Amino acid sequence: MTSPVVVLIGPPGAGKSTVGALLAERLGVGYRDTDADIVATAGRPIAEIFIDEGEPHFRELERAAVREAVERHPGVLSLGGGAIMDDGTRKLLTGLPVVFLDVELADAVKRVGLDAPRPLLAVNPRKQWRELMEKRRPLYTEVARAVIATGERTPGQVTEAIMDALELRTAAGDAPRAAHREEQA
Ligand SMILES: Nc1ncnc2c1ncn2[C@@H]1O[C@H](COP(=O)(O)OP(=O)(O)O)[C@@H](O)[C@H]1O
Ligand SMILES: O=C(O)C1=C[C@@H](OP(=O)(O)O)[C@@H](O)[C@H](O)C1
Ligand SMILES: [Mg+2]
Repeated sequence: MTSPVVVLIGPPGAGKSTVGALLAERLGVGYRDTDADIVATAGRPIAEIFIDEGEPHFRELERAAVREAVERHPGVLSLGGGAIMDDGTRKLLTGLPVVFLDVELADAVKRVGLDAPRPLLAVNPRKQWRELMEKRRPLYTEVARAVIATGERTPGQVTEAIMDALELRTAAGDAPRAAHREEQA
């Protein structure tokens, strides 16, 4: 059993998927995103799973995807924004290097407005986003080892901030401890 070198959490539009991929590249480790895992396993897009089988079914698939990745993936792992609502998932994250990517409503809405539709934000996205963030913020904060504000940062700058916060650099700067940890796994 091996666990991720970084787990990214936060609301939709925080940049978890974008930054996760960049960070993995920067650290020279693998990247996984539980949303992508769910889509691959189910063989259909997330919006379709929500519409046809409902959110509870999606959450079951998500719980299984997070468990599998947390137990087996040694690289960078990005979760879907709602994954931390599950008690079991929060327990699984205990002790892991979890980073909460924070973002304000205005930036998040600008970002997700430009991206593929997210079923929870399909109608009245500003209101939906604000309400889900109110419920989730305490849980994101509870499980996070570091909180990074993403509003004024590019994805590259967020990546740097995560590496600084988790001290994922050696003195050489570009030979990350992450790669060393993966070798040991
Ligand atoms: N720091 C950032 N600044 C500007 N745009 C960003 C930033 N991070 C992500 N984005 C953009 O926001 C959108 C949503 O990003 P994504 O990584 O899918 O977020 P999440 O996985 O947290 O929902 C994408 O179009 C992405 O390019
Ligand atoms: O916040 C949520 O409940 C969700 C966020 C999405 O992922 P991102 O946070 O990567 O957008 C995706 O898992 C699904 O649409 C539900
Ligand atoms: Mg994502």
